[in-house]
Amino acid sequence: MFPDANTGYTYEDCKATADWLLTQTGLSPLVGIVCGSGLGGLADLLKDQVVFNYKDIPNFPQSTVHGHAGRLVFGTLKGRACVCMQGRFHLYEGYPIQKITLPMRIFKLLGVETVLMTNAAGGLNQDFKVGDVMIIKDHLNMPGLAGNNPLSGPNDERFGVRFPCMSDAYDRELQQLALDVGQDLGYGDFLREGVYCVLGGPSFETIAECRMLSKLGADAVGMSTVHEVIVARHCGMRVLALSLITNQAVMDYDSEEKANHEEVLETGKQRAEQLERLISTMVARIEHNNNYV
Ligand SMILES: O=P(O)(O)O[C@@H]1C[C@H](O)[C@@H](CO)O1
Ligand SMILES: Nc1nc2[nH]cnc2c(=O)[nH]1
Repeated sequence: MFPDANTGYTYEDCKATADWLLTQTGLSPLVGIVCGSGLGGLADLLKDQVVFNYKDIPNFPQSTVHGHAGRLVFGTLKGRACVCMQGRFHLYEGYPIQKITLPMRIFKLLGVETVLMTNAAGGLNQDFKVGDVMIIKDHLNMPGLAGNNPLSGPNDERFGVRFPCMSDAYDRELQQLALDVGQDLGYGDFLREGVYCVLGGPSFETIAECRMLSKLGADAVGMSTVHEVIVARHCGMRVLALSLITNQAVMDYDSEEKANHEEVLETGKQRAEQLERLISTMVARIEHNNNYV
């Protein structure tokens, strides 16, 4: 089934996919995880796994990017039922924006209440270093400002309201939990907070674009996450998103640096274990009556 360009997937399409998954797993996860480029190792930590290749899931797109395995993994992490996307979808892969974000509605219909996302991003903030982990506190949605929003088209109230608020997109308690867990694990010296800016990609930014984004208030730039956040918030799930700063955005015409995907994946490898520990410790401390332990 392919969504109508103007309407996206219907509620019934999403329900059919969620029910298909629930029938096969018998597991109703409360936590959903989306892994960024080169950060899919987190899914391997899940116990009692039930794994689906994206190509076998009705309505699901395929992963086409190196570093995104294309598997949906169900299981338990620290005893909590989770579902983990080992690979996400991006606008530059050529999918309609409703298809990129379809998994968020499936998460919701599976019973997910909290979504934890990671991404790889270029650092615009001059105080950031490669390997820093930025807790996203807000975003700049460049495709959205230009009219490409995943909620465009008819609104189905069973998912959410026509005009959802985004000033509380990133859950403040989850941000505090990430800071607390990071401190407890001794990660304070590489944990940051900031604003993530999404662009369409796949080309990396010019120097002039990086300078502009920095002046506009962005601390990191990437090609994902924000579309998923909008759809997740629309249907009432709480969101935490983390950017791994995999490269410094080039801001200077004298610089010899050139952004490239290999560096992104390499930085991911170096920081993966700590990021996995941060997220799994958070999962253990998330309570689903809106409290954290
Ligand atoms: O899925 P994420 O946002 O982690 O992937 C980033 C953006 C591009 O897909 C890729 C560039 O290296 O990494
Ligand atoms: N747009 C963008 N995405 C990234 N993903 C990882 N690094 C970068 C970057 O420098 N720019």
